[in-house]
This record gives sequence, structure tokens and C-alpha cells, in this order.
Amino acid sequence: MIRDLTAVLGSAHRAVLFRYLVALFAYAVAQGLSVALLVPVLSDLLTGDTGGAARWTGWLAGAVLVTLGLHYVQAMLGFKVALVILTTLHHRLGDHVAALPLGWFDGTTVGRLTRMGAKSVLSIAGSCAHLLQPLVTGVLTPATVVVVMLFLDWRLGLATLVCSPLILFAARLSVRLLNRMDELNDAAGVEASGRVLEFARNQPVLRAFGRTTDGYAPLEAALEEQRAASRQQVWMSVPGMLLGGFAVQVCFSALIGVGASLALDGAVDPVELVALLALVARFAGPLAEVGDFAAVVRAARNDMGRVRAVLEEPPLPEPERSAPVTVPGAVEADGVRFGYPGRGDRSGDVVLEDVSFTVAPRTVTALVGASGSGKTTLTRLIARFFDVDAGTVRVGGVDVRDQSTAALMEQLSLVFQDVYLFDDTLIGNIRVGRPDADEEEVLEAARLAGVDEIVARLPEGWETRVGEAGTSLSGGERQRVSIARALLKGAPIVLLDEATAALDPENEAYVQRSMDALRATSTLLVIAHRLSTVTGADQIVVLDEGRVAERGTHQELMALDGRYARFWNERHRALGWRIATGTRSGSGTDSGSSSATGSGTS
Ligand SMILES: Nc1ncnc2c1ncn2[C@@H]1O[C@H](COP(=O)(O)OP(=O)(O)OP(=O)(O)O)[C@@H](O)[C@H]1O
Repeated sequence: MIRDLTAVLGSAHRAVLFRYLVALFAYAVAQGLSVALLVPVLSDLLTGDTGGAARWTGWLAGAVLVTLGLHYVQAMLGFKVALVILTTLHHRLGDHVAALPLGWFDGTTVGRLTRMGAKSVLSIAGSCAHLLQPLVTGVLTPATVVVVMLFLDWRLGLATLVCSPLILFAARLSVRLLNRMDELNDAAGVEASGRVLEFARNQPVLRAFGRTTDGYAPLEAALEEQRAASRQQVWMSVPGMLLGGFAVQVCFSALIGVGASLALDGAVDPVELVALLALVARFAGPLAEVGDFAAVVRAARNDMGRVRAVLEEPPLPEPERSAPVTVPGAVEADGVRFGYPGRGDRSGDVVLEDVSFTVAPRTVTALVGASGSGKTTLTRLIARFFDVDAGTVRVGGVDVRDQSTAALMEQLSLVFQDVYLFDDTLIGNIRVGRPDADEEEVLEAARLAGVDEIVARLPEGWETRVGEAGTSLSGGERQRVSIARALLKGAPIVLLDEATAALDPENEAYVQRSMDALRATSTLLVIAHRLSTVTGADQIVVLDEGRVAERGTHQELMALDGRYARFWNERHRALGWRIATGTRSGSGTDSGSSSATGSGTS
């Protein structure tokens, strides 16, 4: 645990942890010595040597004072370490996470991070303030008592020494048994509450399919399992609870037996024996308590393990000096191969293979392909969420690995489908695109993207907060805010994943207007779902199972009569590219008012 603490704290704060440990060890030993001083005090009292008893009481009082002082010092240092942990860990985690590749942030890692910031860091700090002290004193104080007993009477000392691991072992076994039962019960509880949640969330589906009357089997099974686990917990907890106390009683009785036989043989003075047994009584308690902390120690170690795992996550390698952009607005993939890192190793299945294409500045490229063909992955590689396994991705004419994250992000705007909004006003959310933009620029971007139209419907207009993650806005509205951010940022390259859902004519018109505005200033690489985007693109890149199958304009690819033409005709005929009756706004596309949708294929 101390090794874990040193690792998570980092080298800068080891000194304060070291000081705390020294004070804590000194306190534990002083406490043991104070207890041991009871032996001469009691011996002298029982033999009627009041002078000797008074002298030893003086020493005892001194030792108690020193112990109290050390107690205070170690407690203060413990709190200091806890505070250092709180601030240091939050900073270390924050700095480290900011340097991690964007691809690291998926649903599970974000959940882990939230839990870590809210719970694990507090638990680690708390364990330093409250857990280390009983653990160290629980072991060191009895150890000191044993050493003193070895000096006073080596036979009784030896017998006590033999008893120590037995008490410790029984206490740990008892706690392990109780924890095992708790874990089983917890797991059953988690499963049951998950099923309850699932049952509640899936009510529309269950009702739609008439599954409300005959119950929901997974939920019933989970509740039954929970009942069984609770019953088992009750039965198995009883021996667990008795075991620790039983071991203390057995050892104590054995020590009394050893002492009594020594006294009968005249090897130990009976008076001294009474005093020594008083010492033994003080020795067993803290030792047995150490076992009680096993579960808390394990939880704290797990928390430290989680924090360590994040801190040991390799950050994105960055060049010392960012290479200057040579072709502003250009994007190039050159022989790119990539597979998502598998669990624990980097040899995931290959998702992109030998992907090469060039996007000239201020042009529009539409990425199309079946679901799972690698379109999103490609845009992630351009924004360097991950590093490629082979080949090169160039942005602005330069390998993304030769650019700092800041330099790369300066060139890019990302408009993805899963737009996350801050719980702020719409203005605040758009301003994220360029924090130093003035009010007029923000409002102009909002107008172009049609955000002003959303505002007109909100109760407090521009001052309305959009709720955590933008939950009070629809998906299409959230994407409009994201487009407004991109417009405001004015980055040379925009990576845009069009909404897959069919847009209503109003949304369609706003998206079209924004795209026209964006293409006037930036290079656009679009995961295209709308007919107008595909047909109006300067270049269409057709991905098929992670490879570039075809490349060219709509006319060229149709004339080629290959995969794209087939895909186009199939979609057009079977599922139908839906021709929406939207307003045609701006220019630049040959069918600005159309929207294309097709299930499973873009
Ligand atoms: N974070 C991830 N970890 C592991 N595999 C992933 C991850 N994201 C995507 N994949 C896999 O990579 C492949 C390509 O996915 P990608 O999302 O790039 O395809 P896509 O063409 O954008 O699909 P869609 O049109 O459905 O969004 C798929 O097989 C997918 O399961």
C-alpha cells in the first residue's frame, strides 16, 4: 500500500509521506513501550514496593506524554498527506488525461474517470488520514510488546510471538469470509438493480411487444439470485464473525496456561506473571483489529490501482517542436493501416488497410461506404485520436505525429454526430469554438447555422442554459450548435459527420446553408449522408471494408459503373434516397434541397 501511495503521489511529494511514516512508526513503538511500562508498575504495586511503583509511574507518565505528542504529530501529518494527495492527484490526473490520445475517451474510460475524480481520489486521501494509522499501530504496537516480553521473560515472549500470526491469520480469514459473502451479495444486488433499470428503460419495447403480463424473466432470475445470496450470507457470516474472537480466546488461554505452568515450576514470579498477562491482554486486541481493515485496505488498493492504471496510460507522443504547416487546408492519407488497440495489446483487427487519398485545400470530399467500412475511424485518425499502425496521415502537408496537439487542433474543426454541449447558454457553447470572438461574430455564426431560430423558441432566449450534455435540445439542434462552433472557429479544415437521421426540411436548409458557408473558407471532409453532399462533392472516396474501393466525382464514379454506381442504384431503387422538399439555399451543390438516407449505408 505504501508502495502504491508513493507511486500515485509522484517523486515531488515523497518527503511528506516519508515524514508521516516516520512519525507514525515512532508513535506505534512509543505506544507499545507505554503499554510495556505497565509491567514494572504493576509488579512493584503487587509486591508493595510503592517507591518503585511511583518511579515507574513517572516513567510511564513521560512515555504517555511522548506518545500523545507523537499521536498529534502523526495525525497532523496524516491529514497533510491526505490534502497533498487530493490536490496532487487531481492535478496529476488532469495533466495526464489532457495528454492522452482523444481515442482513449470512450464510454467506459469516461465513466472510470468520473468515478476516479469523485470517489477514488477521496478514498485514497481518506485511507492515508484514517487507515494507515490503525494498520501500522495494529502491527507495530503488539510487535513492540512482544520484543519487551522477550526481554522480561523469553519463554512467555516466545509463546506470544507464536500466537501473533495465529491471531492475525484467524482475523484475516474471518474478514475474508465475511467479505466473500458481501461480494456475492453485492454482485447479486448490482445484477438485480441493473435488471430493474433495464426493465424500466425498456418499458416502451416490452409494452410494444406485449411483454408486460408474463413478467420479465431476466429480472425475476436476478431477484431470485439476490434472495439466495442473502440467505447464504446470513448462514456463512456467523462462523466468520466468531472466528476472530475465538482465536484470541484460544491464544490468551494458551498463554495463561504457559504462564501458569512456568509459575508452578517457579520459573516465573506469580506477581510478575499477573503483570505480564495484563500486557498480553493489551497485545491481542489491536492485532485482531488489523484483520478488520483488510476489506478497506483492499478497496483502497483497488482505488490506487485504478489511478495508477490511468497515470501509466501512455500519453500521445508529441514532437519537441511542432513542424510548420506547408499546405494549409490539405489532408492526405498515405498507405494508412490501422486497427483499434485490443485489450492490453495493440494488435486489434485491422479496420483500415492501405488507405490513400488526397484532399486539396478548399475542396469538399465525401466519404461514403457501408456501415462499419471505417469512415469514422478515418476521420479520427486525421484528428489523431489514435496513431496509425502503418502509413502516414498528413494535415496541412505535415505528418500529424510531427505536430503538437495544439497545432493540429488549430487546423481542425470537428463536427461529429455525438455532439456534447456544456451546461451553459447557447452563446457560451458556441463561443467554445473561439473564446476571444466578439458578440457579433458569435451571433453571425449562430445565424448561419440556424441556432438563432432555436433561441427564439427557448424560454429565456440566449440566456437559456441547455442542460447537461445539451439534453434539452434535439440531436439535429445540437449538431447545429456544433456547426456554429466550427463556423466561428474558422479552421482551415472541417471534419463533419452528417446526421444519419433524415433531416426535416428546416434543419436541412440550415445544414446546407452552413455547409455552403464552411466550404467558402475551409476544406470539408464529410461522412456524407445527404444526396446533395455526395453529388456536390469535388471528390467522393468510397470505402469498402477498410479499403478505398473507388475515388472520383459523382459523374466519374457513375460512369465507372462499379461499386459506387451499384450502391447508388440499389439505394436509390430499393431504399430510396429520400428527396426532401427543403428550401434550396446558397449554391455550390447540384441538388441542395435533397436529402439522402439509406439504412445501414451512407
Ligand atoms: N472504439 C472502437 N474500438 C474498437 N473497434 C471499433 C471502435 N470504433 C469502431 N470500431 C470498429 O471499427 C470498424 C469501423 O468502424 P467505423 O465506425 O469507422 O465505421 P463507419 O464506416 O463509420 O460506420 P457507420 O457508418 O456505421 O458509423 C467497425 O468494425 C467497428 O466495429
